[in-house]
Amino acid sequence: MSETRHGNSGHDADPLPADVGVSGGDGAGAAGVEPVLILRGVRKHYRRGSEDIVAAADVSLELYPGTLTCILGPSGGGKSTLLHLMGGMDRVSGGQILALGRDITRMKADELAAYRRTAVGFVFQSFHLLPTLTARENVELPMLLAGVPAPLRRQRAEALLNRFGLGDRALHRPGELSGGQAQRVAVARALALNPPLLLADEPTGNLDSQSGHEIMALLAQVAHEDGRTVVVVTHNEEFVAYADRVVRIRDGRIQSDEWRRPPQAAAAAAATRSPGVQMTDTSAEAGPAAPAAVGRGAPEAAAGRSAVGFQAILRLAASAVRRRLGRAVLTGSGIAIGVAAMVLLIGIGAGLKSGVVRGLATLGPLTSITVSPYRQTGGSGFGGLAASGPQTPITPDALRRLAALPGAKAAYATATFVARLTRSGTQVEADVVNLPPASLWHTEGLLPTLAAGRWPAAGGLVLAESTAKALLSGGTAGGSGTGGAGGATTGAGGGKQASPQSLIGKAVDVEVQGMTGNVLGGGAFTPAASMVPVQLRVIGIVQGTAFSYVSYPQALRWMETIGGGGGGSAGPAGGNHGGLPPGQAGAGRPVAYPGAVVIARSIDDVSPLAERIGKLGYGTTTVQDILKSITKAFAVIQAGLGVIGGIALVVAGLMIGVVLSMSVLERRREIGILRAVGARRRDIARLFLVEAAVIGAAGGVAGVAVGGGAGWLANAMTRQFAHATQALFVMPVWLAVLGIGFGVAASLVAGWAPASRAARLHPVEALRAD
Ligand SMILES: Nc1ncnc2c1ncn2[C@@H]1O[C@H](COP(=O)(O)OP(=O)(O)OP(=O)(O)O)[C@@H](O)[C@H]1O
Repeated sequence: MSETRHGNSGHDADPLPADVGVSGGDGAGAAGVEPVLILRGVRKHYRRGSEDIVAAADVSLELYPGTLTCILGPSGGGKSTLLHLMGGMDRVSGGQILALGRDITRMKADELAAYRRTAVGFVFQSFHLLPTLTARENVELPMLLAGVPAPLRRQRAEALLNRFGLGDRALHRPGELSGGQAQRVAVARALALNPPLLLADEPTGNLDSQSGHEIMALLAQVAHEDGRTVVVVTHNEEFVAYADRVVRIRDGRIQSDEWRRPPQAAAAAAATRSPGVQMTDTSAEAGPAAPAAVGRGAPEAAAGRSAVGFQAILRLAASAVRRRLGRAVLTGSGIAIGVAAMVLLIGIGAGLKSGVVRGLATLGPLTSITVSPYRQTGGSGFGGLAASGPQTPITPDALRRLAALPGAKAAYATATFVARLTRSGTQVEADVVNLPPASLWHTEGLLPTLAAGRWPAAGGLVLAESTAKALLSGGTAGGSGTGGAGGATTGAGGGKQASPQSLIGKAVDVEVQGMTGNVLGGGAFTPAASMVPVQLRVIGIVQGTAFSYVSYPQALRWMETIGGGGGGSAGPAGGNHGGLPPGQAGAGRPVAYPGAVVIARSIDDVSPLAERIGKLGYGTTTVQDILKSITKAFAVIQAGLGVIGGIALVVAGLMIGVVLSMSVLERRREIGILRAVGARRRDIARLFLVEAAVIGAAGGVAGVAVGGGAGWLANAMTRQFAHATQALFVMPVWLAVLGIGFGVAASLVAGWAPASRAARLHPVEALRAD
């Protein structure tokens, strides 16, 4: 008897214990065959408004292996309901269902999913194949969900298709198959995991008569040859001929139960086969091999903790994305736009910050205090930039007093000159600032770092790299030699762009047009009328700043020429450009410098010293102050920009949510199919979340690329048109990672609600969806 039992040791695929141990209730037990399925007093009620619909009323039935049982009855009689209850697709309202000895009415949702996956095969009236998968992929689906390795999946799917005469249709999609063929694929899928139970709900309902007969013959074969328990719901009396047993149902009750073939014969049929294991397919190995492999995953499944492989979910999600590529691209674009905006804005924030911080480094060491003739009128940090408030002139005397203040090490005048540089007929506007006096050059951090050339060279010119490039790039136009005042300049101006270094040692004419205080000191622009150009030799190139440098004595000469009048109007006539000794400007008027720098003895001296200088009526700015306020300002700017990008991302996320919600509605049937072949709720949720994550990741990558591209473009444009030396936009690795991470996170958050809605769908309802 044991060898006739379903689920004995020979049946590796069956995870459920087979010790049913129930004696026959309707006489069939006398045949010595134990029932695979026992229904005891099963009831099912539905509520429709206030109405109580009884779809199954006290149904008791035992179903045997090797038997094809037809359930017949009028529409609405409760046939499908009974089938769904047997297959664990729906819950009973009362009574008990024992399947292979286990009470499925008491199973938890996951156990029930495992039961459906491993013990039951479903065949539906409208085939319910996934239209975008090929026939073979459809057959592989339950195996994919059960974690059967790919080669075995394929081998078994092909064996089943061959068995049902569909070997040459394996790569066709359902739309390319006839109804009969599609239903045979559905039967093959139902048998993929070699289940002992095959439940078919009106499998011939959508078929013509001939195809209907073919399917019924096939189902009978599956019952008799494989020894499976096959239950077919139909209302077509024509097909009763294939049944071993006919159960008639009306109003949820069994009306009659008739054996058309003696149960013994069915039992004998079952006994001659090792149930569910032997496939009468052409491949002798395929049958036994596949169940064994399936069996490996099955014990886990029985325990209800079997996970649908993540790989399977990933594959399903990827195929879903591929199928609706247009929509996925659209949704991903939303994410991409949000991420791009965020990356661009944060990148610009970071670029500005690093540019300013780097620029600050060129302002001098932390011990330097920038002094302005204008007293600060409020605000902090950049207060010195405002050229307002009462003015205290920085005269040579005042400079000496500043240098003599307690805590001060030295003081020197500073100015920013707006100059026109000319070389080989090419003219370039440049901002030129002065170096400290040579006696202070050893003070750390005071001299800019040279990219090329070397210190020192009195009377020399250190060019900003961008200015050098501009001088060189104009060379093509300069060939005609308009105005080439410096006769010594020849060579490097040719058609091709030479490197900035090639300018070292070359002479450049510098014509000062006016001056202001230094960058931080601020101050009004004082124009200089008709200054005679000075020829200076280039001694070095600096990077990372837009300023070029001249020596202190040279700057002093210019300051005294322009500033001799005491600021305000244009300086004295151009004759004074040359070598007046410091402090003795033209017409005997005292010189006023536009700005100064006081170097403190130590960092600790900076604050008290700045205070003392302030008391003298000057404005002061320290690098320390600026660093602090800039860091604070940029934190705010960056956060603000990030928030704007974040809002874009939230909008994109909402878009994803809407699209996924629509997708859930659209794919209810697919969800139902997956549930029918054993996917758990959380597998469905995961499927949608993975799909969202895939779209989010792709959108994130695209967004990082687009944002990075836009940033690169912004850099190129500011370099081209604004001669910027600093990158406006930077994208550190963390920003790229953050962008992709946000893309994934936004879609996961947005996908959460639709995914859980999909997971909550009732399998039967889902399958009923159009
Ligand atoms: N989800 C549901 N909510 C409310 N009533 C339902 C639900 N499902 C089924 N019913 C009702 O239960 C009864 C039995 O339905 P069932 O589908 O099992 O009958 P059937 O015999 O399979 O009919 P048909 O041959 O038309 O498919 C019917 O009255 C039906 O309207």
